[in-house]
Amino acid sequence: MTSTDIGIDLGTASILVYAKGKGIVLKEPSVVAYDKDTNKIRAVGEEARMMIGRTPGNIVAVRPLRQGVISDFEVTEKMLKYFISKAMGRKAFRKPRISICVPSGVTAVEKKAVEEATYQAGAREVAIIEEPIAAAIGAGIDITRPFGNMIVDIGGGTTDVAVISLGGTVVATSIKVAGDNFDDAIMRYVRKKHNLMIGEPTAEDVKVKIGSVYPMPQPKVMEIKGRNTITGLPKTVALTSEEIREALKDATSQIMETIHSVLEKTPPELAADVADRGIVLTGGGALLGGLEQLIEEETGINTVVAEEPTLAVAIGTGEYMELMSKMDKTL
Ligand SMILES: Nc1ncnc2c1ncn2[C@@H]1O[C@H](COP(=O)(O)OP(=O)(O)OP(=O)(O)O)[C@@H](O)[C@H]1O
Repeated sequence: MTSTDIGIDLGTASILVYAKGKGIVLKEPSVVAYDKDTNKIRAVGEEARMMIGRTPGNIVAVRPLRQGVISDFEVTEKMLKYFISKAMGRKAFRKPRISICVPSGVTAVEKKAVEEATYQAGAREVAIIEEPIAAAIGAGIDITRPFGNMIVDIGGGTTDVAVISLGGTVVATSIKVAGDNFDDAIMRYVRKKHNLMIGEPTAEDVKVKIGSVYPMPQPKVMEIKGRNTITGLPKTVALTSEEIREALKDATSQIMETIHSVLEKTPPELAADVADRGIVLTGGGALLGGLEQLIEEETGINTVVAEEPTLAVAIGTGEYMELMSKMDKTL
């Protein structure tokens, strides 16, 4: 593997690029701002994110991969090309081999299109990788051995639950309940309970700062500002982590049901391995307060959050090609 090989985590919330020997070289939100009239891209990544909700009529800022499905392919392609050339810089003498992880749930046609866009962006070889496999490698699990490992990757748009052995997924399910739904659920709860309208960034902030899905000995409190839905005037409300637990109940129980159903479908030998080796959580959603404890309590299986949950997919994608060529040699 040469130093020009890179791995890309094409996530619904953020894009990360990992270069062998350098680590994460780029991390930006998967947002594109473009001019509706001319179809020209005005900004990509962080710069475009700042424009969400603040653009004049003709400029739209979109998250083209929202909900784990490539909703706007043309924009995705442009965004991908922009990030690849930004990550490679001017010093790219040799075309890189690129491994790319797409959100699970994308169709075969969309995968093909991502592959094509990556070639067009200058790759000499492209490998499309399944998200749970990349997450497991990035979490430091040796997936090349014949042991069952369970990985729960909670991103922005999707939660992937998979049991992996010998470099492949044995049982896997993906649901469209993840970080974005947590934010939506908080917005709905606050509107219903407090007659307060808040935006997505505020809901995300609440989730990150005081969000918890497991009872806390000392619940946290946070003041939030929004618009009173009755008077239309600005209003401030103090929210507690207990209220957030209530707001996220439905979403977390859907994740729990998915974990249970994957465990039920797992062959007994591998299920026994999972019980011994534990469940590993990756993705930004894994950082939600108390999730680890909740999963551990409801499954009776030791659960840990990977060391760098938000980077795991990108790191695993970058290391995938080398790992697979080693595995081919030993088989
Ligand atoms: N400390 C935290 N607590 C709770 N949620 C968090 C925290 N940090 C990040 N998140 C959430 O993690 C989500 C993003 O995770 P991640 O970057 O893994 O997604 P992604 O890989 O882009 O998405 P996907 O895997 O669905 O394509 C967002 O919803 C974000 O709000």
